[in-house]
Amino acid sequence: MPMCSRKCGKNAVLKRPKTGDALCKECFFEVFENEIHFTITRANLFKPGSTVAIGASGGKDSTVLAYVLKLLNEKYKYGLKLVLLSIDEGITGYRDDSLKTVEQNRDDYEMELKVLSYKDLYGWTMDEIVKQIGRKNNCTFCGVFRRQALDRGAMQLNVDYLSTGHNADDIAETVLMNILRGDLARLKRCTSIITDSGDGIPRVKPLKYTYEKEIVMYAYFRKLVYFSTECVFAPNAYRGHARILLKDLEKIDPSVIMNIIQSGESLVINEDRKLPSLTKCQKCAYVSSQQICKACILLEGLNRGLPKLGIGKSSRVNKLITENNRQNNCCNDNCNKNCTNLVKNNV
Ligand SMILES: Nc1ncnc2c1ncn2[C@@H]1O[C@H](COP(=O)(O)OP(=O)(O)OP(=O)(O)O)[C@@H](O)[C@H]1O
Repeated sequence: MPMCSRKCGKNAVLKRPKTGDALCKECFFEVFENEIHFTITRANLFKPGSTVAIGASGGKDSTVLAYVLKLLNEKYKYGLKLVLLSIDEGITGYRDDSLKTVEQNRDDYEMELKVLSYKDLYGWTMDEIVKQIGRKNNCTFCGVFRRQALDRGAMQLNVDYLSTGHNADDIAETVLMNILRGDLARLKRCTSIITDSGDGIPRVKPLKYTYEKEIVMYAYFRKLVYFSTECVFAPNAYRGHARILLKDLEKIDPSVIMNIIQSGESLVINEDRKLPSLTKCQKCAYVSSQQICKACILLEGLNRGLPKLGIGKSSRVNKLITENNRQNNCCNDNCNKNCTNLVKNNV
């Protein structure tokens, strides 16, 4: 390895994936942390005196996020109270182990930890859901439930912000996915560093411009404890394709990640296209872009033995409900069984 390119006189120990610079360990720590500080201050991410919940999965991103936020909070006196929020999806051999890592983070970083489980919130663990629906669409359930569970946890903790460890690779992947799917609503908001979750608690992504490879290097050189096993259930296939494409492109030119994010940020969505607005779910009162939120539809499907309810388009959902009601000799508007709930609400 050559000398550190910042001319500090030390030998370089790594080549920065983002810029190609050869750096020593200390200079790498400094540029890595400074870039996140710059991201936070340039976007005015946190108001002094606020409480921030860090979505903590025990993985590398959220572990590095917790470590760096604590460090920057002390170094630059952000005046934040940091707490950890973990969602236990109920995945044996995965989340039970990663939660032990989060507990270790809680002790190491001296932060309060709140854990909410799918079982308590929805009555189902992911293990039970997968038994019911198989491995094909389980990521849909997990993603929808986790999103709402994090919002509910943030509300219970009465925090001002919910901060997640989404990194630059995650965001670039999401931009690609939304383009490929033609999902303009998500494309419009997926590059935002702050998103309104509709309940008044903004979600923030301080690692938005931080490359995944650098997060791994940082955790390695800082000797941070994190959980690195993949989820035991099938990975999200569609995201997987976007991820492979991005990794292939990154090999040719690492700046593609930043280029995709910047392209996403600069897109202007045609105002003529009607985009869904956020409202409150009529069933659970949590935020939704429909009258009934996706979590309630999926849950209703599970509870009624119709696990495919809510997977795919809403026209399919209507068809499934109607078919099921017919099979059960259900009337429609005057039905006294709970099966008309969704039909009445035009889901
Ligand atoms: N079970 C969970 N509990 C709390 N927060 C979570 C959980 N799963 C994901 N998150 C939050 O969402 C972010 C992105 O989720 P993703 O699925 O990429 O995480 P991961 O790969 O499990 O772990 P990490 O991103 O921490 O390495 C995480 O960094 C974390 O902030």
